[in-house]
Amino acid sequence: MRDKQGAATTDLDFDAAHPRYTTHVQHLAQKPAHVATVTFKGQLTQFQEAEDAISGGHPATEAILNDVAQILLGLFVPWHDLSAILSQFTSQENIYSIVWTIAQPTLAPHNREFAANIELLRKSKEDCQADAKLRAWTHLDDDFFDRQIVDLDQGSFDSDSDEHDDDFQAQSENFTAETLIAAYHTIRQVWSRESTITAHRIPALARGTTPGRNIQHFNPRPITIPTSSANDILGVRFLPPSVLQCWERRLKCLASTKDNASIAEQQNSSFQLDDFDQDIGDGFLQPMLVDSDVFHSLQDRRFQLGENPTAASLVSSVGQDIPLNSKQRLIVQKILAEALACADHPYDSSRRKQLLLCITGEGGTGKSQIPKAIVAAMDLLGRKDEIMLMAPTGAAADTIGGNTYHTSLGISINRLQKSSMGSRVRSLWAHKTIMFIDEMSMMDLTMLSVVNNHCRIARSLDRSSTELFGGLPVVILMGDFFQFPPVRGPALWKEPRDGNDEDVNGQMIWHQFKQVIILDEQMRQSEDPSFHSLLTRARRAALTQRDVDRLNSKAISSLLEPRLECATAITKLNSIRHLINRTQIEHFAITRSQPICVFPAEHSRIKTKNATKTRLRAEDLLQQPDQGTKIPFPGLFLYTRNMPAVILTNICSRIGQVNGALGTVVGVVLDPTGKSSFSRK
Ligand SMILES: Nc1ncnc2c1ncn2[C@@H]1O[C@H](COP(=O)(O)OP(=O)(O)OP(=O)(O)O)[C@@H](O)[C@H]1O
Repeated sequence: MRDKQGAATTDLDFDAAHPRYTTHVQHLAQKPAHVATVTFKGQLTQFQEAEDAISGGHPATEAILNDVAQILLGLFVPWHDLSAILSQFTSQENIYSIVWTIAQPTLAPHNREFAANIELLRKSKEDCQADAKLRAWTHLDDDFFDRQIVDLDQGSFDSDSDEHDDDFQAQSENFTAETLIAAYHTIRQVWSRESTITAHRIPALARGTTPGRNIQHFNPRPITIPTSSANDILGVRFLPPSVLQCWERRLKCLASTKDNASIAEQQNSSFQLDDFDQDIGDGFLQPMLVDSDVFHSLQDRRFQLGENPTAASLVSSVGQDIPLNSKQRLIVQKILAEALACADHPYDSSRRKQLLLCITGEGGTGKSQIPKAIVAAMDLLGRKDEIMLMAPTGAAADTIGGNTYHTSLGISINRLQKSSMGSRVRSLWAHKTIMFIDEMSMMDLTMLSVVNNHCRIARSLDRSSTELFGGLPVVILMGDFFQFPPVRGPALWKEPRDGNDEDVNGQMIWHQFKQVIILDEQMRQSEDPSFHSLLTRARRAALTQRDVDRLNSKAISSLLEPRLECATAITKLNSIRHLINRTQIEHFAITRSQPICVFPAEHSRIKTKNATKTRLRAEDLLQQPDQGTKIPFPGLFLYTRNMPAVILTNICSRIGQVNGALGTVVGVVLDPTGKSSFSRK
């Protein structure tokens, strides 16, 4: 501060309401010599004397902490932000400590530094030095980021890496509402940092994000579920244990198949958990919603078809509901003819020739229509259970109403071959006639061989048998090799890896698929021929400059464009996926003026090898976004009502709750019997 008369141009005026506005100005320190030490007169708290009377330190009694917190709130938090929060805790004795715990993490890092320095005023020089060292150590990361953000190794910002799995140590899990909120604010800053780094790579993502906001009365706070009137709006509620038990029973019922008794045996002894086979207790997917209209129409159709329908009459019948073009009709008819032919002797391979068929064609030519029509036709014959629908991923399986082949055949992620199979899987496979494998482009040579072996075991053929797929009468591979390739291993059309016998076997099996039908009538883009021709050129790697310009004209400049609200995005990294998810959920909530609930969520289907590392500090917990189902510890679940969501693990195949299934979150039901680590006051 200096006299106004001697003010330099770099000096700043006080606020007009300041008592010294007319006489003084604020003088900014330009060099180290200008920096003066602030001295403090008097006592920081009214308990100072009591504190000094205790030898050897600074007791952190609740009263002292509360007193210091009051000062810090006065110094660092604007009153209009504070009053609403204080009013919520008026009944608490240590009200200022509580509110400071909430407010402190929301401050900018330099203000938190200042606040820590204020607290130092009640300490001895030695204590201050020790504290300073400690803080320098703990704040290293923040400083590093603030000053050197551009130097960050962006490659290291890849939450897809598993490397930090081992860093987590067991810590106390008894955190309070305040520590959770404090941790949330800290994490919010980490998120901002991630956003900044990601924005370096993808500028459009920068425009979608909002910086962390200062604390306000409506900012994060715990909800007392049983009493909160806001719950109707939030869609968060407790239900009586009896209701939940009823749901659980019904879900378990759906998840089990005909052979309930063997499920326990399967779970105890058989397959290893992996990304794909977590619902190994499930059977295969069957439509559940059969209302009486549908039932009657099925009966009518069966009646119209008579006792011995032909493949052609079946096609005509299903064609009334499932549109089929001429090529699709031919394929469906061919498959049905095969199924009808083996109706009397389905499992006697000496009396028929196995149909190994490959159906391909660019995206949108109606490949998925084929299994739909076959399922409907077999339903008319009362033989729907004879179809097996499989795909490499949960999402792909869900679109055809099937299961992953890992689930259907009990294949573990490391593809260990099994010499025997549980009775449930065997009984499931014993009466199958038709097997579809969709998205064959994602299947590698070894997987084809593994599927073949598992089918053989499931259908109880001995190892010396030369029958493919356990002698299943009809096996159909569907897909488009221009689409996704296998995650690992060579695609079916590629050469086997050197010295890999499974690949070689897979190739041998692939070469047996000699009947190939290519669908070529575009059904998806039938009303947009110019986009279709662009896609055709892209497929041939023959895009023109006009095509490129057209595609570039579609590039988004912000994630928040209305048309992107429920769009599905494909990202290369989990870190970007999390950023988009956070941005969109925030935007979704803001545009509907509804709050976001943050739940520390525990994964009930954890796959960690080391169970002792499943507990975390609150901050670690909140910092961890999910990493698919691989996450070996609790994660963070952000929820706002009616948000779009994707299931990341197989929960119950029968009702389509599989990895990759899309849906809307309409509410959250809390388990009243669940263990809570959240202390309610
Ligand atoms: N014969 C048809 N008549 C009318 N619409 C059809 C017909 N066949 C398919 N469709 C429609 O065309 C769209 C694309 O069909 P489908 O998803 O079966 O193609 P696909 O070849 O499986 O595509 P992808 O390879 O991308 O999975 C769907 O909306 C489907 O309902």
